[in-house]
Amino acid sequence: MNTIIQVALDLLEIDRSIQIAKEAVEGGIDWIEAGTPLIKSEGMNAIRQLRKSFPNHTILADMKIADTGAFEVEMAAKAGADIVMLLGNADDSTVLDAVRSAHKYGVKLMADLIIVEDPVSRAIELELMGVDYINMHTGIDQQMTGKDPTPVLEKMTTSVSIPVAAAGGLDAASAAMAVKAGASIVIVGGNITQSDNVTGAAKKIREAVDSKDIPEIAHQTLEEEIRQLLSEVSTPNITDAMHRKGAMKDIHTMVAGKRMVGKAVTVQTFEGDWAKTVEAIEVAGEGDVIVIYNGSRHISPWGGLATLSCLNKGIAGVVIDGPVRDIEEIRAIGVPVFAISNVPNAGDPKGFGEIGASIHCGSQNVNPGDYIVGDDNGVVVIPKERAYEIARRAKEVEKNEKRIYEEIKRGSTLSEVLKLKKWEKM
Ligand SMILES: O=C(CO)[C@H](O)[C@H](O)COP(=O)(O)O
Repeated sequence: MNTIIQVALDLLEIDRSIQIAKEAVEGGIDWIEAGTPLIKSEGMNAIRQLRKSFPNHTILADMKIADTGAFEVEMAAKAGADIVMLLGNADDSTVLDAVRSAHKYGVKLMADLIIVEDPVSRAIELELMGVDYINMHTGIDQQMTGKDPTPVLEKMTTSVSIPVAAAGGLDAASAAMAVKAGASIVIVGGNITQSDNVTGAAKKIREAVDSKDIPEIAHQTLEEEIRQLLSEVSTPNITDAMHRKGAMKDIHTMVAGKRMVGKAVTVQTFEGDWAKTVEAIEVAGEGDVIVIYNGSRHISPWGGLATLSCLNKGIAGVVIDGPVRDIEEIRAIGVPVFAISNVPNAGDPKGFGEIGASIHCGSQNVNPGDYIVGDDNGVVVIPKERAYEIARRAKEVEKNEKRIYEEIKRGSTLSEVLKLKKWEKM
């Protein structure tokens, strides 16, 4: 049997969802899922509309049923769903009543194992209770912390005899891997629906899944992955991912067009005392960002000679809560430097202050090792403890914006695409 590809429509609007589903079907998608956010936003109308627009496609309603199993299955079935999703860790009484209701209304049940502790044992129980499909799923928030559904798949597909679906951040490569591990359904959300070329993204997944060719994936360390993700997104994407937090105040690029990503080497100094700021160049390694609190907006702790030294050491950039001087040299050298302003005068190298302290820079706390990203919009600081999660979430923001950009390019407006009026606070 050919692998089934299901597109998960996790959007808030039914009209955008239908358009995206049409483009995905053109790319070779088989089943269409009304995602949980869509159902919460539009109710059963989402399923009715999808049924109307796609009379010959299998429609799955991702109800994530946790209780009142029979009633919720009935609702989705009557709205036109062919398959209804319930939570795999719903109580057995809920599962059993959902199964009775599914039989009564002629629909199938899929169980989502998103937060099941022992998914294989639970899948065996679910099969015995009459569930038709298992969904080995890593939720979107779980993905942001680095979880992925594939490790358990092989064991799962050999432990149950009903079809197993895989879901959770799948792209062409991981979807092909899931199929190789025995999945007969792959559920893909963001990597299709957030693409600026939905049809192309769907085709890519179709080809990968059908050929079962698993592209070589270069193994990256966690730090390499964080750096790569952060280098692909903008500082606005990152502050969005941080709920509008993290941006440094009043600090701007001094070298337009230069981006930087790196880990902070912090320096606390006083009124242009440039001893510690320059000594930090010896402490910082390749790919680090020197972050300085200067304590004066008028006396510079940094200039062209220090910047040239950074170039020699492969330092990723410099951020100063204070001014710089030698601005022409700094621009010519090209190392990304971010500061409050530029002035002619420097302080003296007295040697007060500290390298590697917890500092304040641009009204943000910065600790050694925090990730610092700068571009023409400004500078953001990402606490090292949440760096992976925020990098992943920023990538999601970037992908989502690409699709919105594409829809505006087709003649819409931002307000129309986002249905701003509808979502204004009541
Ligand atoms: O059910 C879901 C979230 O709870 C999603 O539909 C599922 O995770 C697929 O989307 P993605 O590929 O973006 O992870």
